[in-house]
Amino acid sequence: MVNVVVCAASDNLPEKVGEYVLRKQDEALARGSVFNLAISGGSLVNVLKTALIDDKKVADKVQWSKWRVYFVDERIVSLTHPDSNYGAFKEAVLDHLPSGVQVQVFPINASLAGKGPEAYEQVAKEYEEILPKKLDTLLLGCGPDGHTCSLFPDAEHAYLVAERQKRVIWCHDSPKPPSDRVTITIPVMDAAGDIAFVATGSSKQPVMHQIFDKKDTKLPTALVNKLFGGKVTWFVDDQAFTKVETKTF
Ligand SMILES: O=C(O)[C@H](O)[C@@H](O)[C@H](O)[C@H](O)COP(=O)(O)O
Repeated sequence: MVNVVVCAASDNLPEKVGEYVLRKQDEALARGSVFNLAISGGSLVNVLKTALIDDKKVADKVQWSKWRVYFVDERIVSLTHPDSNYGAFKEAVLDHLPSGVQVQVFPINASLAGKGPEAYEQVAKEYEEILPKKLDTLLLGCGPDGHTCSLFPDAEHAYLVAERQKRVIWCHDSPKPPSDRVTITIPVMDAAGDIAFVATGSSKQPVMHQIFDKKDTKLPTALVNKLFGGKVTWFVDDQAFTKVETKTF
């Protein structure tokens, strides 16, 4: 069973996400000395800004010095490029941390951007080497086509979801620009402690129907539900979820 948290506008979705992340932080710090978190790009970084920076009740309890932040996927561009997920997270969250607060963040080796296929394989290999064997929490997005991380649906992208050996791979043909990316694979999700998706807005209505009513596991997001349901939580707003009929997830 997947846990689904449906938020009306008055429910404050970022606050619910912030409380979830704090709970996961506290559980990780009760087990060990650091909180290993991996995040996606897209709209998630703005939810994180509202949740972790603007919401003071949550912000005061974030133990940034114990966080290790990784990326579930990244576009192979320079870290200052407008498409960089690291750059988006820096702009939304890191640049707003109170002065003196330190957090360890692990971007890809962006010096290889623009250098071609062999270099991109190398970016993926290097990122696999720095990624912990087990991440405590993954915070994922959901594209309107049902992709998550840079695991895309459709036959030509089947190599991404099919990967079971490498933990990070090069995606060379992303239908969402830019085309060259690195992404975590299913084994990283398998090893992770918890997985949360954040999906908001009416553009997600058709895909929510495919995922939750049709349970169409050709979509990577629906596949994650099927494979890892017990540790998966969805945070959705009622605009995205309004057409979903099923009550069993
Ligand atoms: O780098 C990326 O492209 C993202 O990591 C990607 O997987 C994103 O999470 C989804 O496309 C959802 O994006 P939105 O939340 O902006 O719709």
